[in-house]
Amino acid sequence: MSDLQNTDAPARPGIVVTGASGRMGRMLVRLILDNPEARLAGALERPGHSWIGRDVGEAMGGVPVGVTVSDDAVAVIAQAQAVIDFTAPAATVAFAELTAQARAVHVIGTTGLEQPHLDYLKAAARHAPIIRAGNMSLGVNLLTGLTRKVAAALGEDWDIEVVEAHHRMKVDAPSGTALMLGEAAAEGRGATLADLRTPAREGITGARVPGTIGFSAIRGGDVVGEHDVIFAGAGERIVLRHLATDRAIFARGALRAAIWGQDKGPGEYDMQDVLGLN
Ligand SMILES: NC(=O)C1=CN([C@@H]2O[C@H](COP(=O)(O)OP(=O)(O)OC[C@H]3O[C@@H](n4cnc5c(N)ncnc54)[C@H](OP(=O)(O)O)[C@@H]3O)[C@@H](O)[C@H]2O)C=CC1
Ligand SMILES: O=C(O)C1=N[C@H](C(=O)O)C[C@H](O)C1
Repeated sequence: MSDLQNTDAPARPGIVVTGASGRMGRMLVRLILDNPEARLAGALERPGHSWIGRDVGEAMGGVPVGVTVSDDAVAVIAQAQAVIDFTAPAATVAFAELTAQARAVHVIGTTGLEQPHLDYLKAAARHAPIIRAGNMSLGVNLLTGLTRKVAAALGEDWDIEVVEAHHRMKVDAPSGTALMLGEAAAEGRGATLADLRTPAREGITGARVPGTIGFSAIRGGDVVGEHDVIFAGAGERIVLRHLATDRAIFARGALRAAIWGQDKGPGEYDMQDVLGLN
């Protein structure tokens, strides 16, 4: 990890990492410190966290980097050009108000967002760019396009199921990625996921309703993230698969988004925009 990267070069966007002690937060802090195009402008944790007041490099077990972990989101975000946020829905909505006020790019990786959260983000995006994706990796964003195409090419006699596996600490299901892939499949069929989504199955469910999209979630161990989109027809199956083996793929995507967003106006964007896949 580079030492004291944050003392100069104002031309580089100053990026704040929320949930800095989390699995993604740590990964992002390291990546930003090692990237010459960005500057770590702050590291946030919630009040009472044991890292508050400590240098973030030292808290992570390395050398000091000149950035103190803070619980003062208002003051820290006011100084930021971008905020990268992989936390939890309630926190993300609160950070969105602050990024809107600061006119800073808000990169959101947080999953498990429900409609009231999404409505709030839509309102915040009237003031500053919000870039949000259930998965920031290049591979999954390519797979999203493939899923849309395959779903469009196959008729309703091909059943679509999304199966995902994650580590035992994950709190939301289906994963944000599974929902992204399901949405793409629905789009391929000229519909929305809200129209086609099958409720979770348990008990006497009855036969599968043609044209619907189902989801299954596995939780265990340290699985980083695995997703299959299964197209099951009569006598054959197509499986589109993405296997994540390193969280760095998500962090790299998020940092790329934060830099990409610097010259963008207010509005809602996703990784398809960042990667030029739209
Ligand atoms: N879009 C993508 O590409 C990816 C998305 N994710 C998503 O990112 C999110 C975080 O994942 P992960 O890093 O594994 O989770 P962790 O639990 O490891 O980290 C979450 C961090 O956010 C902090 N946090 C949670 N709630 C609040 C709050 N109200 N105020 C301030 N800080 C808060 C936590 O602090 P504390 O420990 O004190 O609760 C923790 O430091 C999840 O929603 C996950 O699904 C993950 C990987 C990739
Ligand atoms: O919580 C995780 O770990 C992950 N969350 C995202 C999701 O919900 O899809 C992305 C990735 O799969 C890891």
